[in-house]
Amino acid sequence: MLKPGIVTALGAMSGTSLDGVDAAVIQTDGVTIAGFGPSAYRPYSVEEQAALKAVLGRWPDPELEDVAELIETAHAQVLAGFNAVDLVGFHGQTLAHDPDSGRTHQLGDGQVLADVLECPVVWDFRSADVQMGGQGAPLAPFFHFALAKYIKADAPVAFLNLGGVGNITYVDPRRPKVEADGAILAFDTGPANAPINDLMMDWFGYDHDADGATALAGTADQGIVDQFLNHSYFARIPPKSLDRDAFAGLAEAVDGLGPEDAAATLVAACAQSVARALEHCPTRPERLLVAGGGRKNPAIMQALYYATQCRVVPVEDVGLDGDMLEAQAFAYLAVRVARGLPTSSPSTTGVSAHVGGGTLSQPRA
Ligand SMILES: Nc1ncnc2c1ncn2[C@@H]1O[C@H](COP(=O)(O)OP(=O)(O)OP(=O)(O)O)[C@@H](O)[C@H]1O
Ligand SMILES: CC(=O)N[C@H]1[C@@H]2OC[C@@H](O2)[C@@H](O)[C@@H]1O[C@H](C)C(=O)O
Repeated sequence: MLKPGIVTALGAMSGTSLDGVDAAVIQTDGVTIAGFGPSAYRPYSVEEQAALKAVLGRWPDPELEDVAELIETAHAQVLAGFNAVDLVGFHGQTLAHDPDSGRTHQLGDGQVLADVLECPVVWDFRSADVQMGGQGAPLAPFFHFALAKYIKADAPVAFLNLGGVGNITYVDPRRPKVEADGAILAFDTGPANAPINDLMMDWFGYDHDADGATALAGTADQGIVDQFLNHSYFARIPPKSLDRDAFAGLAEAVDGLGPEDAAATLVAACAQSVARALEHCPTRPERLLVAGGGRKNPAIMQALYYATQCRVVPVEDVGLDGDMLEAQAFAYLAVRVARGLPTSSPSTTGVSAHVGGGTLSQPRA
């Protein structure tokens, strides 16, 4: 049993960009944020990234045992460095995501981690939502609402996460509770770093475009971007979510360009898909608060400003840690699951009612 009141939760996220495992501590009662604690990062080696990439798109299958072990071991290594933790939230590695067929797959067994860490672990956050007809993603939005209160925002703000895929949460902090009508609207915006990382790997053997240097040396092909934005996804009314490689056509379209122009085109596609996303928000948010690795890419930040004409700032501007927001989110959501509180709603995943997903595994003696 989780003790009442504020607890110390540790969250771990291994996202779609496949760069590594982020882990971070939060103090919360599952509603308000009392504070943040330490964090750590455990990068995947190039070999580990290749092993993960090789199984993208796969559904649960006993042959994935070795990769599951790789994921569990990497998480155990980073999570074992924390102490005095009441609860762990373990996202796992998304390999495949197809909410339209009621399926999403996060590889990694939370029971294994509960046993190794000797701590209760909440995991499998997305299945219940997709089984009830929701998108199963994004799930960070309930946390974003709590964050907007924590930073004392008094006008609508948007949290934009730029990981492998982009997702946005529009928050109206004037609403008293996350469950209130109009409190949040969230959805995936489009591809973010994943296609850029893949391009860099194919051309140069690097796993990302450090500081956007390649993209900044190129010119975007607006014709390709326009064609990409013609995809029905961008006109679709949210909530909506994406698989990592949902826009394979974009990577093919930039195939004939040199690496600089290709990278610049992928950056423009990312930024302009965010601009399209803002058209779905109830009002124009006062600020775009950017988290995730994309905020460290100046080519993306510049393109975002041009495409949206919004104030585009990293979440560090409001005192948050943009590298750790998702890990903190899954710590926060773990507490909500343990307390029986919902983690998604019609305005975040499109599920018909509020849903509290997640499995709680206790350590076995
Ligand atoms: N200095 C940098 N310059 C350019 N890109 C960067 C830089 N730092 C990080 N990135 C990009 O950010 C990515 C990591 O972002 P992040 O950690 O938010 O991803 P993630 O957790 O896998 O995401 P998600 O789960 O949201 O898809 C890297 O793979 C890289 O593409
Ligand atoms: C299925 C899945 O793992 N989706 C991720 C992915 O990465 C970003 C975007 O697509 C978002 O929808 C989600 O992650 C974040 C953490 C979320 O659920 O809020």
